[in-house]
Amino acid sequence: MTLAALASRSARSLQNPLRRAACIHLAAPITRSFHALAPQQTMHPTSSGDLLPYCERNSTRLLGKFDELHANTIEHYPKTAGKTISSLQGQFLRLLMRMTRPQRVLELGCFMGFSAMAMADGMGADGVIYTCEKDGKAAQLARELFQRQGYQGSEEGPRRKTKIELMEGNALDSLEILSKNGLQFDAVFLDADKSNYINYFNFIMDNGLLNKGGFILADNVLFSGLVLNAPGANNSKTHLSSPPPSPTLKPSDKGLTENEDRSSAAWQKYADHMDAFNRHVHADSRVEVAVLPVFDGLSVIMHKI
Ligand SMILES: C[S@@+](CC[C@H](N)C(=O)[O-])C[C@H]1O[C@@H](n2cnc3c(N)ncnc32)[C@H](O)[C@@H]1O
Repeated sequence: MTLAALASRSARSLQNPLRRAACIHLAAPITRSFHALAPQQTMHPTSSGDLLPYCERNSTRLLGKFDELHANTIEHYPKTAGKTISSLQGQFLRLLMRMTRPQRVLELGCFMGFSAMAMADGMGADGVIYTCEKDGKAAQLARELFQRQGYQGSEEGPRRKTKIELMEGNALDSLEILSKNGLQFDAVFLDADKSNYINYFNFIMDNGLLNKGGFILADNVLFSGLVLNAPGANNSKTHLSSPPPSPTLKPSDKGLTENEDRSSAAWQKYADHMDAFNRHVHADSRVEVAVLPVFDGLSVIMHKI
C-alpha cells in the first residue's frame, strides 16, 4: 500500500473525536497575505506600515498560478483567508528551498495550500512535500488545486509525479503514520495549531523525523508581540500596555472563525503557548535556534549534526 493510500485510510479512521486534539487554530495573519483584507497592524516595526508593501514591491514575485489559490481562498474562507502566509513569506520559503534543496519537506497546517505550493516550487524535481490538514473542506480544495496545477496525479488522468502529498487528518496522527513508514525529512514548516507546537516538536525530534542538519521553521512564534506578556516570558520591562485585538482590528483579520473566542484573554492564551514553545526549544540541546522578528515571528531551528 502506498503511503498516500495508507494516509487516506488512516484519515478516515480519525473520525473518533477522542483522537482529535482539541485545537482551535488561531493564526495571526496581520503580517500575512491578503493585505487588502488585513490592514498591517503589527508590533514589529520591520513589518508595519509602508515597509511591508515596499519589501514586497522589491522582492521577486511568485508566479501568477497562485492567483487561483488566492481567489479560491477568499471565495471559500472569506473570514479566515488571512490564515495563509503572506506573499512575501511565500517568496521567502520558496527561496529558502531553492537555496537548501531539501529532498523531503514536511508541513503541518496546509490550509488551502499556498505555503506548500510556494515551497514545492523552490524544490528540485525530485523533492516531495508532505502536508497535513485536518479541515476536510480545505484539504479537498487544496487537493483539487494541486491536481489542476500539476503537483499531484489525479485518479482519472495520467499519473504524474506527485510533488505534494496531502495527508488529511490530525497532524499528530499523520506524524505517527510517517514515523511508522520510516520517513525522514530535511525541513519542516510548523504552521498548525499553536497549542500543539511543543508536541509536534517533541514527536519530530524524538522519533527521528528530522535529519541531522535539517531544520524546522516555526511560524507565529511572536504572536503579534504578545509573547512578551506571557507569564514565563521573564520580561518585566517591556510588557505591552494594550493587548490586541485593537478596536480597529477585525476578528477576521486574525483568522478567527465565528465561533472562536475573541476575548483578549483567549488571544493571550495562544501567545502563552508560543512563549512556552520558544522556551522549550531554546532549552533543547539537540537543536540550535534563532527566533527572528520577521513576519509574525519565525523560528529557524536546526538539528545539530
Ligand atoms: C495558518 S493555517 C496554515 C496556512 C498555510 N500554511 C499557508 O500559509 O498556506 C493553519 C492550518 O492548520 C490546520 N490545523 C489546525 N490544527 C490542526 C491539526 N491538529 N492537525 C492538522 N491541521 C491542523 C488548520 O485547519 C489550518 O488550515
